[in-house]
This record gives sequence, C-alpha cells and structure tokens, in this order.
Amino acid sequence: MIFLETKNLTKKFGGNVAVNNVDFTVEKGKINAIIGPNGAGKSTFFNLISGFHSPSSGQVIFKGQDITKLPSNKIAELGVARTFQTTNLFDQATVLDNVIVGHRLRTKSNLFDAILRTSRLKREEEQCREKAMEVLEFVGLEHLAGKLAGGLTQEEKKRTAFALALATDPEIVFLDEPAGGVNPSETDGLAELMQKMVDKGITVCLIEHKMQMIMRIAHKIMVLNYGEKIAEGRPDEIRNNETVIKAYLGGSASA
Ligand SMILES: Nc1ncnc2c1ncn2[C@@H]1O[C@H](COP(=O)(O)OP(=O)(O)OP(=O)(O)O)[C@@H](O)[C@H]1O
Repeated sequence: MIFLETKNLTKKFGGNVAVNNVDFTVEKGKINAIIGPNGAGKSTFFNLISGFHSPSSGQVIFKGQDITKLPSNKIAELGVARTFQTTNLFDQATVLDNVIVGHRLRTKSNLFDAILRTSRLKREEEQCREKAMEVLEFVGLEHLAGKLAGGLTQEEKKRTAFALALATDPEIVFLDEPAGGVNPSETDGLAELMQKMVDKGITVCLIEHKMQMIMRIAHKIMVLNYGEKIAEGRPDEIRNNETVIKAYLGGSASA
C-alpha cells in the first residue's frame, strides 16, 4: 500500500493556479523533498495535505484512506504532522509549555475535567509533561525546557518546531523549510535530526531551498514550478534534469 499520495491535487486562488494537478507519492520511512523556485506552490501543497486549505480538486490519500475533506485536527490525529516556515511560539511561555500544547491533541480531558480538576486531567497533564520532555530530549533541547521561547535562537526555534510536531506522535511529518535562516553547521545538525526521525520510523517530507543539504539527505525529490510537477526522482536524476536546471536558471530560486 502507498503510504501517502496525492492525485491530481489542484488549488486555485481566484485565477491563480497555485498547485496544478499534482500526483505525488511519499516513500515510507524515507526523506522525501519538495523543491522549486519561490512561489512554485510548495507551501500551498503542504497546506492541502495537512488540511489547512481545501483543494479545488483532486485527492489526498493516507494509508488507503481519503483524507481530502478532513479538517486539519483530524488529519493530525491520524498521524500527519506539519511545521511552518515561521513557527509561532508563545514567547512569554517556556519551551516546555509550548511543546505541551502540541501534545494536547492526544489527550481526552475536556472543560469539565479542567473545572473539577479530575484525576484524569491530572494524569493527562503528567503524561503531556513527560511526552514534552521526551521530544525535547529527542531534538536536543532538554536543557532549554525552562527557558522562555522568546529568547531562543533561530536554530533552537527550528528544533522546537520539530518537537511540536513530534509531540503529536506522528507517523509522517511535513517540515516547511526546516533549515531556513540558520548557518551551515546548524543546517548539518538539523539534517542529522531529520535522519534521526527517520531512524525512529517516522517518514519525513520537507520543503527546502538549501540544495546541498537536500541533495545529500533526500531519498527522493519532487520539483514544482508554477504549481506543476516538472520532475520527480533521486537526487542525481534531479541534479542532471534539464527542465529543472532551466526552471532554476530562469526563476528566482534562492538556492
Ligand atoms: N492564501 C493565499 N491566497 C492567495 N494566493 C495565495 C495564497 N497562498 C499562496 N498563494 C499564491 O500561490 C502561489 C504559490 O505560493 P506558495 O507560497 O505555495 O509557494 P512556495 O513555493 O511555497 O513559495 P516560497 O518558496 O516563496 O515559500 C503564489 O503565487 C502565491 O501568491
């Protein structure tokens, strides 16, 4: 069974076709990358898969289930997590509290539990805390658990974004520019972290402009240009693909 796939996925914003008839399959347990010049439709494509936008037409299938029309929280519950280019953290809250919010999705407590401070609530609060510490440790930020998120560096924010996604116990994570705005050695560290996720059994799908990193870590790459898939293949195939080279030379890619 194909793990996750899109079929003829299309999104129009007025007359602008941001994603045009894209067929894409994700390889399970691998690092899958999406590249393309600015405005190619990459983020929109992620938004369609994770339910933040509804497609104009086409389908998203996850483990054989059509998830096209599901709201984003339901899609997340099924095990599909995503991060954003700019993760909005609560600056005045600690890193730990920011991540705890990410795990709430998996808990059952409701308003009554909160008012009555039931044992279920207390138990779940403890579970959330433990889960948050576990994912912070995984991303290498346990030493910053008590620090206010507002004081984090860009690289630490990127790691926190990973932790937020991991706190939902995902089977697949969609990472939007996970290494945007960080220096080369930090980029290497984040690449290692993505590999570590894969080693743990999580499938990774990322959008990235940092071509060297992508060519090194991706198992498979899809190239979007003006909303259309213009190529898909292994890094060496993509590197030598003339259509891709032309799109980049003619476009505004910041690679
Ligand atoms: N909410 C929206 N409403 C209207 N148009 C949008 C919306 N989101 C994206 N677009 C348009 O869709 C196209 C694709 O944008 P998108 O952000 O998906 O590209 P991208 O490949 O992620 O770009 P970048 O690499 O710069 O992040 C662009 O023309 C953009 O202006």
